[in-house]
Amino acid sequence: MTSIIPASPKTVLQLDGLSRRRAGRQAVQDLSLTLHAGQVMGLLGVNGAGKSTTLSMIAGALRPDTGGIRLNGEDFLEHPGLARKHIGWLPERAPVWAELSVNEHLDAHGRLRGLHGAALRAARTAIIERLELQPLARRLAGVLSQGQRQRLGLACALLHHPALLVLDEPANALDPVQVAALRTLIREQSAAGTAVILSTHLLAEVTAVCDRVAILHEGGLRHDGPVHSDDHAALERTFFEIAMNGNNSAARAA
Ligand SMILES: Nc1ncnc2c1ncn2[C@@H]1O[C@H](COP(=O)(O)OP(=O)(O)OP(=O)(O)O)[C@@H](O)[C@H]1O
Repeated sequence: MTSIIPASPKTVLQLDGLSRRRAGRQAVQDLSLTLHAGQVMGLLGVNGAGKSTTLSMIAGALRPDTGGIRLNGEDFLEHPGLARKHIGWLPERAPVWAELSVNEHLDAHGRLRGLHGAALRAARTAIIERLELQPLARRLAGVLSQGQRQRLGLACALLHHPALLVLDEPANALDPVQVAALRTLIREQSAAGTAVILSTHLLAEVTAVCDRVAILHEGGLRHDGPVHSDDHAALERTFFEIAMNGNNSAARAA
């Protein structure tokens, strides 16, 4: 017999009162939110709003001063190894080692995440095909263009099928064809149940692929709501109201 009660969505990420100071300033303040499997959340905010600091804490690269993070229900700060296993992170500037080839990058990332032997080779082949990196597979990262490096960073983030994909300005340096391909990739990840957080300055990216948007201002969460793909103007109004005034009275009035 099938149940008529819909299954409750699986919580992948839970932030509870996250705060972090940087260079004497409050970079992120009392940030709480929950992200479910398959959700794609855009993270917006003006320069210095705290987006990268937030993503670095979620990816385990920066420890919060206070607050908690739970990943798949487990205390992430108590078990930092969870990040490697369950998170794929594309930082704002994807780190590459100039003297390693694309294949060697993927092998190194895979090993760090517990992939070895045939499983590693299969994962590497699949992601190289998916991101159409075959012509670049043997090339050294040092000779890749910025956009090609960005695709390598994406491949490293996706290699181990993470439960949570954290993308910091992933469309940086991508040409329009690659931006369209990135949108398709994000939708695919979401359909497969991966939760995605996407920090960007491009409001159109949020309208195109996100079902939810969070807006930070001076480190605080000022808006968290659904995205309506047919109403880009509503997102623009909310964003600019917060950017100019620090609050979202426009959104409340709508
Ligand atoms: N490496 C760092 N050392 C010291 N302070 C930092 C560092 N990185 C960021 N900050 C500070 O933390 C605050 C938040 O910056 P953050 O990079 O998180 O914002 P952002 O929203 O990602 O900005 P942008 O859109 O410009 O990338 C800012 O006041 C910034 O000056």
